[in-house]
Amino acid sequence: MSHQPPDGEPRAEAAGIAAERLRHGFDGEAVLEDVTVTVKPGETLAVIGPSGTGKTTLLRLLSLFYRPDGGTVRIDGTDVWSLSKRERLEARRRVGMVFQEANLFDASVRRNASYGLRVRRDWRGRLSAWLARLNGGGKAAKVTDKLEIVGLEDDAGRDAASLSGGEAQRVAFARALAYDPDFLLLDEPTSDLDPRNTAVIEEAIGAARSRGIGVAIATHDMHQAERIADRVAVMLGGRLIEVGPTDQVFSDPTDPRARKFIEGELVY
Ligand SMILES: Nc1ncnc2c1ncn2[C@@H]1O[C@H](COP(=O)(O)OP(=O)(O)OP(=O)(O)O)[C@@H](O)[C@H]1O
Repeated sequence: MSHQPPDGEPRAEAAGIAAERLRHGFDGEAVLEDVTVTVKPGETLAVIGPSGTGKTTLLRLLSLFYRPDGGTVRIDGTDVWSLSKRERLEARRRVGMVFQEANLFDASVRRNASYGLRVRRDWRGRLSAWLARLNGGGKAAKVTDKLEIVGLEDDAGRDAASLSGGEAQRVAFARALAYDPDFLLLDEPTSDLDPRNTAVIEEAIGAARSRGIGVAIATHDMHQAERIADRVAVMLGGRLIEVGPTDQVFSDPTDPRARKFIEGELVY
């Protein structure tokens, strides 16, 4: 498969999940315009910007939730919308998502955390799970490992309905990690959480990063972006007006509108 962009167009770097000149809108209204950014393996990219500016839409496009009106989503260089449906589903399995709401169902913590492992499995997955079980690994070990990352390994048997909002969000994070994604897309994952649960999620993001997972997080919390991100992308009016190393974007942004946003001045 060759999915090179035509000459003269910007080329997202090969390894990673990439938005390339993405354009998208709803009901005839443009929301994203010409968005190009790559999340590389093992890096955390924070997407910041005013409310309604298109951060969620960008994450949804990267998670293959919508087909973009224009531009390309690439995973490790492959244009995912040029793939067959089956291949695209395989690509989709490489991407985990966590939303603002945990959306657990009424079952144990373990069952919720292993949800993706159950529904995502084709025959190859079932075969490798069976082989992993023979080797003493498999689903249970995978899920326990992920519950450990969010500090809930002793709560596996609890009913999800008995969890606090913060604990539920930690289960949602473990669920996204359970099938060992290469990329994690996090949409305001801590905006409803107290500082302690926020710290647990931020540590879990660090653990994911050190396992080589590329993380993109949309956040309203600029301090959080400063704490956890390697790079920051500032979105305004559906465009990325500045993308750079966290220190540089926060201390010396190039774009005057990014500076105003970071300094807390209203830009609209
Ligand atoms: N499914 C949809 N149908 C119609 N309009 C939508 C849809 N999703 C998003 N929009 C619109 O697109 C614009 C960008 O929304 P989006 O949720 O991407 O912004 P955001 O930066 O994530 O905002 P917030 O920080 O408030 O979550 C908004 O005007 C929103 O109303």
